[in-house]
Amino acid sequence: MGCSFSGLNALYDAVNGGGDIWINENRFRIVRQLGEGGFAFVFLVKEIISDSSSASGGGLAKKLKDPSRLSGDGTYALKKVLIQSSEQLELVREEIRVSSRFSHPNLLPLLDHAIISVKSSTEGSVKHEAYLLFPVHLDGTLLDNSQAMKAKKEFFSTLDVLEIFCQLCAGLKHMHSGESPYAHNDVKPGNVLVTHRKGKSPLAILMDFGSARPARREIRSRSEALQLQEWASEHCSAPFRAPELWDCPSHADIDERTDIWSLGCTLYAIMYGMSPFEYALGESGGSLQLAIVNAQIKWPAGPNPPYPDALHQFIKWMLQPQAAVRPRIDDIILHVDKLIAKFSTETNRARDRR
Ligand SMILES: Nc1ncnc2c1ncn2[C@@H]1O[C@H](COP(=O)(O)OP(=O)(O)OP(=O)(O)O)[C@@H](O)[C@H]1O
Repeated sequence: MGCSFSGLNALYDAVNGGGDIWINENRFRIVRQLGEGGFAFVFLVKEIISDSSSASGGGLAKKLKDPSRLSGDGTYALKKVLIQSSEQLELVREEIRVSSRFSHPNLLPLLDHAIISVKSSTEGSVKHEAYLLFPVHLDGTLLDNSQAMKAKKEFFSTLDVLEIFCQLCAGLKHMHSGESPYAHNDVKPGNVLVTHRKGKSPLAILMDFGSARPARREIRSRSEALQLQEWASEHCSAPFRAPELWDCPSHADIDERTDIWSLGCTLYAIMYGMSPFEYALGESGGSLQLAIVNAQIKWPAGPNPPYPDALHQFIKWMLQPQAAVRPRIDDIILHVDKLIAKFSTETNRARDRR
């Protein structure tokens, strides 16, 4: 959809009073809040289609290339970002640019957006607000789901773990491929939307491209290394952050394998509900950074029967502190496909025996 930054593109419908929001030529009404981020609120909204625009074929769904990803009832997720500075404005513009680069069933698409100027009545200064429109997934994130399951002492089956993980890999492969690979930089359960499906493993969709950047960076001095560490401390969630982003050498070739580290932590979190290094935060004198740079994983008592050792070995393979020997996304996909084949055969055999 269009990319325009004029104040006319998204504005509260003051005349109709209902707090409706226009994004370009489409009008939305807030139903309820879905979530909250650092400087953002995410709302469930419903498109309001007037009789006249309906008669002329109106409605956002009709204008989209792939309406199959929508909820079908005119509802969407609307992210409102409060912008306090020119740096934040640039970050949102970057998020919009990056989100528009990708089109994949396991990556959340940006359907439309607008940035408006808002004049502060008290200070007289001009601030900005950004509105980003996405398909809505009401079953929450992997983090919400695994926390709810943990509370009930429930676990995903081995096959569901692998199927969810496999979909994340497919989305990431799309980002890591091509002439200029992108790293997501914030792969974690809180950035994966899941949708439960009858008789099938949950659908998993990676979102939040606010930290995604070209993956390859040549670090050639101490100051470049420190700059990268500082950038990572703001953009990459600590429990899922790769060792080279905590303690970057003055001469290093950083690449998309930072995401593979986060992917390994995410696989562990799908199984056990937290990052493999989060335990360090609860230990007196424990250091998350030390646990990560030394790859000190702790395996909790899992479900009964526990997850197969092959999954633990798979995680260890991804969590290699030396990025140069860490596998790439294609290696990971080959391996997860093999594991899915092995465990679905075993599941089928067990079913046949019953
Ligand atoms: N498309 C969606 N459908 C349903 N819920 C959503 C959707 N997008 C976001 N949410 C909800 O809103 C929350 C915040 O969204 P998001 O992670 O995009 O915000 P953020 O400001 O980038 O967050 P953070 O500061 O954690 O990076 C999510 O955790 C999720 O609960």
